[in-house]
Amino acid sequence: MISSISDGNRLLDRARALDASGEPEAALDILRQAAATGAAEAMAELGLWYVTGHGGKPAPVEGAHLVFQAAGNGHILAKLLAATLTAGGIGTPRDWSAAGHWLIEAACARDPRACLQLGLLLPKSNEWRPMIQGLLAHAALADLSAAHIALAVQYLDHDTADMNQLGLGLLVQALRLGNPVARDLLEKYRGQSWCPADLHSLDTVSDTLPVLERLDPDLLQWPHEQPLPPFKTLSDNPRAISMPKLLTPVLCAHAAALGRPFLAPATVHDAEAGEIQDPTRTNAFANFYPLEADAVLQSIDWRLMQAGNSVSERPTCETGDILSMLYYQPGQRYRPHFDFFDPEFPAHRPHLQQNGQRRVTVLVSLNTGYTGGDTHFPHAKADIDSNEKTMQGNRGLSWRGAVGGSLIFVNVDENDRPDKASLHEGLSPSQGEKWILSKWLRAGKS
Ligand SMILES: O=C(O)CCC(=O)C(=O)O
Ligand SMILES: [Fe+2]
Repeated sequence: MISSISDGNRLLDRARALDASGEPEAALDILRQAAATGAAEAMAELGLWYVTGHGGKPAPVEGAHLVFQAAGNGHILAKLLAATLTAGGIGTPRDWSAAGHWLIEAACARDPRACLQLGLLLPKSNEWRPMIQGLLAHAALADLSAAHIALAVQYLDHDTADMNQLGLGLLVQALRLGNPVARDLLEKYRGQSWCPADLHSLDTVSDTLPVLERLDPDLLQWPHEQPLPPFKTLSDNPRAISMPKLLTPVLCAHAAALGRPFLAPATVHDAEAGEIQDPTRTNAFANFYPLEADAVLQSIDWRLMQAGNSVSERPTCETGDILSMLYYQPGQRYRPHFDFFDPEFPAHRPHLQQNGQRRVTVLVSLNTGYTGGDTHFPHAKADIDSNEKTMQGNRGLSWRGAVGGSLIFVNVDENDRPDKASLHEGLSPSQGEKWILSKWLRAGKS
């Protein structure tokens, strides 16, 4: 009879090996036996498989339950996942306090990803500054480039030359780690000298552990709780608006760093074949599934939902497609397409019935270090001039945002019927890399 945790861990190894050899269903059976022994690692993994539907049908509620159990048993990855699930309302009601609680627990166990998230979420006041720096320094030591950038922004806020140099040094490190936002921030300080940042000399999280243990999760300031910035209408037909500064550069850096390891060739939805690669879309993308996302990213996602809903005259969308990051190298593009599904097209109807119409699209620029690469609407009748678009009269609308700037457009008319004027494309950059977030908001099930 199988009972001990070590038996559970052995079974977990077997399940992983089976999964790696391309037998996820068989692996799921073994993983269930592993979790039944009470081994926290196996419970966390089974929970994740249930949430994502790996090896079987998705069962998010059962999955979340297992993750919470493993988290309660002290498993650190499970604590992080519990934070993501509660923040995302995945398999459990959305609960930001609970998400904060799990992050604090994981940070007390010195998990760098939890430290980074808390460092991004604590109030930016003098009172919290030493703790924020300790948390971020700890995360930066684990090469989490958003931590370098968040720390750099703090140092660059100071007036002293040595702090400035240290800040620039951190940006250089973030650039080496491949974070595109570092290039944008460094651009502002071009020609200034910098010195390498010795992360070990900064305060670390250990000094702040006693305070961290007593931290009230409700103190945390989530991105979606901040007021939405004002927006400008770019076109009425299709309805398109720009909302500058929807995300801070630090949040953009965080999203880019999270998505980067998961970039893969982009796919399009085919009515018969499902998600397929297609010449329509030659760029790369990363979907933020629960393990690829974190609680801060869930809050960013929720902020994008709120921004998208704020411009639509239709009832509020409560769901959306999974948040994704798009990445273009020179020559790569997303050819003219519609984001809506066409109900005239019989093959689209079951999908529409099940998931609802893609009513609104929200795009957020994560960087600006590229030329060309605009989002272009060839049929838009743009009538307002702005710095973010080129006026082309009836010949269309082109948009590119500053770091954290967003473009929001509506894909349907007032009766939720496809709006053909929403045809758009992601042009290819001629130089540099383009990084953006893309979120499709869904009307309720039709
Ligand atoms: O990358 C772009 O500019 C366009 C992206 C897009 O069309 C989409 O995500 O639906
Ligand atoms: Fe699109």
